[in-house]
Amino acid sequence: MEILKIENLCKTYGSDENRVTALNDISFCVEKGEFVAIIGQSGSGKSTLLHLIGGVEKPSLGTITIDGKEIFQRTPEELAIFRRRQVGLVYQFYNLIPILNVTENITLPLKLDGQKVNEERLNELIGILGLQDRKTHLPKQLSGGQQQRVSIGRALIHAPALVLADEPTGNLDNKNSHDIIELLKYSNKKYNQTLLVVTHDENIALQADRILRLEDGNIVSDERIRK
Ligand SMILES: Nc1ncnc2c1ncn2[C@@H]1O[C@H](COP(=O)(O)OP(=O)(O)OP(=O)(O)O)[C@@H](O)[C@H]1O
Repeated sequence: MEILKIENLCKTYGSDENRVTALNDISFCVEKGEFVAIIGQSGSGKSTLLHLIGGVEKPSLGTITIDGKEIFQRTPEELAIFRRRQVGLVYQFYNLIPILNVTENITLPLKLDGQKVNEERLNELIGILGLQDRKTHLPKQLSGGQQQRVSIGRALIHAPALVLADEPTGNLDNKNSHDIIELLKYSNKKYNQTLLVVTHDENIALQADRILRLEDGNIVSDERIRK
């Protein structure tokens, strides 16, 4: 089943001599449960693509349809709810709230959404993240890998259909990078989540089902990985 359909997507920034075409007429589809790696040189448009799919920025032209609905056809309120419930965003810098502990950071999206915390799901998630004995620690009391696991927990607490990760291991050593990717892959399989990961790391890209390569805002290859 197709979950994401991108048609003729264009994004330009600035005007006149400062005009930059970040994405230049991109089209592709993603099936539910697919793990897609997005690779390409610096400035090729990878983060822009993720921001547009996550509804963080608006395209200049083109459409993004998720689960049969064009995301920018939604009202601003609907779009905010869609972003909170259907999309999990993971960044290179963990963006945790420094004064909230591990459990509070992970459950923040539920609180912002006025929803009750399902303790069973929370404990299961904290267990998967390997943070059982860090629940009341503050971000500054955690290692980089642990902080990234908290940010993944925050992205997954709503059980989103789509997980978008922008260089999620960009700040981590090999062992932690490996653990983070294993975690994202586990969640991708267990919850049949669709996972899009922007990465510079070829080893990570090769673990995906499919690799999209961007160059100067164009898709120059779209390869399925044979396993
Ligand atoms: N807010 C912005 N204003 C102006 N130009 C921008 C903005 N964001 C991105 N760009 C430009 O759009 C192009 C694509 O940027 P983008 O961040 O998507 O690339 P990227 O492939 O993710 O790069 P990197 O691997 O370095 O993170 C770049 O040329 C960049 O300078």
